[in-house]
Amino acid sequence: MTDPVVQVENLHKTYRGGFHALRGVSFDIRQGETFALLGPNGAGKSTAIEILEGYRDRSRGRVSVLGTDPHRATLEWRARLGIVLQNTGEAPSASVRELLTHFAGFYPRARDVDEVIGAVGLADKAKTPVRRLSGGQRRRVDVALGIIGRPELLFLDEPTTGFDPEARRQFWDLIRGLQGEGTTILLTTHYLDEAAELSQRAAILVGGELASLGPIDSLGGPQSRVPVVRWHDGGRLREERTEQPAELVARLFAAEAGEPASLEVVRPSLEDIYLSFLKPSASIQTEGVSA
Ligand SMILES: Nc1ncnc2c1ncn2[C@@H]1O[C@H](COP(=O)(O)OP(=O)(O)OP(=O)(O)O)[C@@H](O)[C@H]1O
Repeated sequence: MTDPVVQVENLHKTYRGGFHALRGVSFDIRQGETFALLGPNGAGKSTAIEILEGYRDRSRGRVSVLGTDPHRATLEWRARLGIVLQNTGEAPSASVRELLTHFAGFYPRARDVDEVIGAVGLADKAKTPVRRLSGGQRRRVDVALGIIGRPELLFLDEPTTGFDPEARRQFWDLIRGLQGEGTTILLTTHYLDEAAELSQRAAILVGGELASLGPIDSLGGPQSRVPVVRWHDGGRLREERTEQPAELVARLFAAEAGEPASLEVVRPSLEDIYLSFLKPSASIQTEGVSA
């Protein structure tokens, strides 16, 4: 098995002024994997990503990205990364094609500019100055800039914020294409459906600590995925978690001699599981093990 593309071990970051933004975070990202870093505002996601990109110093811990400590970043190493930042600066007056052609010149294995413009759905805007694009269209330019250099590792920091639903679906198709080519991706997003759709594994960061780490479809452990049966009993909402919802519904049906009022069977979504980690009582759980 090849070495992980990203290795993070006991990462700490204390900002000047003493704020402890990362408190001993450890995870790996494997070759060709899409890994989602999830967590509420202020959890430490961007801090972690900026450290991995070599744009921010860490306070403590070990970090390796494509076999290099980002602290010792070289231009060659940078050319192997693609970065879509959360906030991009002022939009330039150059056209979409001019801007991408300019940036393609920095990379030894750049993709074809028009192919990238088509992939992000901006073919009819190729000649338009970037500053005249809508917010969502500019975000697509950011994504295009992130992939123009054919990166081995792509950082996507909330890439679809501001996209309309159709553009998000197109973006997902684009990411699937990159996955098919073997690109390793680190994704942060507040859209849990996006994380579930695109990533194989995920980590949930809460207050600078990993609250959960593991395959996206077993995050939170089997217990958190047990279906919930809800119904009204004499006007009172009742709720029961059970592995055998059909059996419970059959019992309720027999007991009430008919349809229980407002009956529903809900399987917790990734969003429900994610939200359960934000409750003050939530415990730390990594790769299916509670700690
Ligand atoms: N330069 C800085 N100096 C001091 N504190 C900072 C600095 N940058 C970030 N922080 C603090 O560190 C914490 C983590 O911030 P970070 O931007 O990493 O969170 P995030 O998980 O990316 O949030 P969001 O989802 O809002 O992007 C926040 O409480 C933030 O206020």
